Amino acid sequence: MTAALETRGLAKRFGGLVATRDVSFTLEQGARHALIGPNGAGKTTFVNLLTGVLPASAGRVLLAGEDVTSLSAEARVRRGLVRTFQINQLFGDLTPLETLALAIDEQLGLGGRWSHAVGGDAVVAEITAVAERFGLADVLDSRTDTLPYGKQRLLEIAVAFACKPKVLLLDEPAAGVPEAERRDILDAIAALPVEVSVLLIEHDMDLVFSFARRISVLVDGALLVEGEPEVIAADPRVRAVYLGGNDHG
Ligand SMILES: Nc1ncnc2c1ncn2[C@@H]1O[C@H](COP(=O)(O)OP(=O)(O)OP(=O)(O)O)[C@@H](O)[C@H]1O
Repeated sequence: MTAALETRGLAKRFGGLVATRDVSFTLEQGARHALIGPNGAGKTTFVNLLTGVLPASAGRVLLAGEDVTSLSAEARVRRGLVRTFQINQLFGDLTPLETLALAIDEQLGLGGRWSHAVGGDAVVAEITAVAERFGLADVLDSRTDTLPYGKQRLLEIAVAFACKPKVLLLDEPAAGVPEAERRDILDAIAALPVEVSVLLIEHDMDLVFSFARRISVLVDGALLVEGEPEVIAADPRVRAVYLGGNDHG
């Protein structure tokens, strides 16, 4: 089966610094895959190369077998490669209803006419379904900046989901979320439909190990090892990296 997303020999240099080193990576269809690595390993850069935020210095990105390396970030979203953001980038003064309406209108090609379309049956039905999926139904009319942080993070995932992703990149979805609200994030991620292939970039190992069926470890811009969670947990090289005893160069 064609991979949902693939990179071949992907590289990124910032002047003399190599942030991504010859990364050949495969995200299978329906994947629940996590990308981990210590601070500065190059995770953010890799995601920016996948999404087209940064141009690659070398290598290729394939989405469902099609080369998207030269496509803009927007064109990749239209083809179903969607990410959530690490930093809260929602409009605080809009409600989740308005925010989701914007995303859905954009998806339906109604961009710019959202205030009319909020009343449209199809859009309302879609908003309701997405809001229920992500536990936002009871806060749809509250200003986003008044919501608990966990709900704001859920809204970020909901917005990405409303863009109808084939591949969803979750960039630290639980970062900054208080312990009491983390379960909701975990449950929402666990309940994503199987047709959506998911790559999770995350520091929180509890979340990684509860979610992922496959884990890739990025160190110094390169893939160090990849495998099933138990294999990764037991790998001495991974332990060395995380315990700071990095003796492999
Ligand atoms: N725009 C840039 N210009 C120059 N160097 C950069 C740029 N972006 C990232 N880097 C460097 O590339 C390396 C990888 O950074 P990156 O942010 O991708 O790592 P990361 O694994 O996401 O780290 P963290 O987990 O701390 O966010 C770092 O050495 C960083 O300083």
